[in-house]
Amino acid sequence: MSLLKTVAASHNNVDNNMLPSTPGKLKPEKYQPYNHYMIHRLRLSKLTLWSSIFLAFILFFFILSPPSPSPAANRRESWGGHHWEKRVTKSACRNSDSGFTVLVTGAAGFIGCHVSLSLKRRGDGVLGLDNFNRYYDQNLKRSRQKVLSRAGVFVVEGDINDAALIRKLFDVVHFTHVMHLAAQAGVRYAMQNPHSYVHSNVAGFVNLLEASKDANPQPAIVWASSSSVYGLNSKVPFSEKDRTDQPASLYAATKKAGEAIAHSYNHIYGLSITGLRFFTVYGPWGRPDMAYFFFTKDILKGKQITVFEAADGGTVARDFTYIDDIVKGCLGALDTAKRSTGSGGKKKGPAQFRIYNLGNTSPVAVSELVRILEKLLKVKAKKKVMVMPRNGDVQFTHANISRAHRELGYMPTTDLETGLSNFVKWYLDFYSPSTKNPASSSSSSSW
Ligand SMILES: O=C(O)[C@H]1O[C@H](OP(=O)(O)OP(=O)(O)OC[C@H]2O[C@@H](n3ccc(=O)[nH]c3=O)[C@H](O)[C@@H]2O)[C@H](O)[C@@H](O)[C@@H]1O
Repeated sequence: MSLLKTVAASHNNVDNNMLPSTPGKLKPEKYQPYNHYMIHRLRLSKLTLWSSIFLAFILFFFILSPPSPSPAANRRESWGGHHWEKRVTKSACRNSDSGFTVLVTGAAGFIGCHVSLSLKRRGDGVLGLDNFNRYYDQNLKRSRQKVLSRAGVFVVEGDINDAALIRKLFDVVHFTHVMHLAAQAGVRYAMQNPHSYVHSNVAGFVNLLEASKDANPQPAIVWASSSSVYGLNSKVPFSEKDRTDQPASLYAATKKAGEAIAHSYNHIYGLSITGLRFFTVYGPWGRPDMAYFFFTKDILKGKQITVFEAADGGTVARDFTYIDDIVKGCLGALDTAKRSTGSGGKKKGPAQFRIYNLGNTSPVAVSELVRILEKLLKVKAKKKVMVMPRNGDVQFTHANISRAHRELGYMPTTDLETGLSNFVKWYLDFYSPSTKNPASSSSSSSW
């Protein structure tokens, strides 16, 4: 800036010293030679002035702006290198020859962190991957990461869309399984940020499948679909045989697209793929964008909550499913997954392709969810009941889990009141640790 000031000051000096204060009063015939000289000098000084300003600007921005590293250099900062590879291999190391080596995407997410911990605890090698995006509170994701780190699970910071990173991970580790839980979740947010759903749930999934089909050996894949694929299907309980071609939200549409994409990779490349349709999963370390979570927060703050009802006054209900039950379903899917049949991008025979509902089989009205929370929190909610807006939500979900029970041994055992009680204990512990909370002894609330 001082350079600019000097230039401007010298410009003022030139103006003041060389030109009469009233140039219009000059007589051209009398002062002609002097006038030529003056005009020439004036032009020169103007040219110098503008060049100096230009130079000053360039210098100014050069000094202020940090050097912009190449994408490769950027990448090197967050992943790669000897130390990083050592952490990756150590985390992915299994305790026994019969154990799995699992890449868990979305490991710092709600379901991802629970599944990663369970796998690690039973002796499998687990490597996490998460992009730590800002969809909800990053502190919560970082806290989950700390818990995982204490258990020996390293979470690589990166995006499933980063093809170079995914290939690097597959180079460094021979994964037996991929537990793909990274996604853009949430039904209603799809109206605000539609592209994030296509980016994560479609493009990101394809990127992961591309690397998986090229791997040698190919891993078996288990991934998170959603109950929302049933969309406007009105036949209850929802069975895997029911139609899923009427999604009610873009979120649901991207999950349905994921199922179709998965089928094509299974068909062409021999990848073993299992899709799990989760039904409104809740519990400790859950997602702040979900109703049970922000209802709890708002009830405690004395803030009004909005409870949806159907246009005809009918109940809006969900088959709320507790996280520990879901984890058992995920492990059951991994344990029963057959190997992929292809390698290095070539199919060698038909491979397993499965889809399962993982629900609780007992839908509960949202108004009942609020009643349970009021009881557990000992605070009366300020409720506003309103007709469900057209926001992608469906009125009712209810899982038929007979296939998952038969083939995965899946059997949920946690009712909503018990599960919410564990959630509330965790919530109070996590957000106000000074509050005395003698009952925080459940497995997942006391990590
Ligand atoms: O089952 C699933 O696959 C989906 O479950 C949840 O979606 P959702 O069931 O809509 O869960 P919430 O967003 O927590 O909503 C639960 C219920 O509360 C209702 N609700 C939500 C928000 C609100 O302000 N008021 C309200 O009554 C919703 O209509 C819904 O019936 C997850 O958010 C999705 O990511 C997941 O894929």
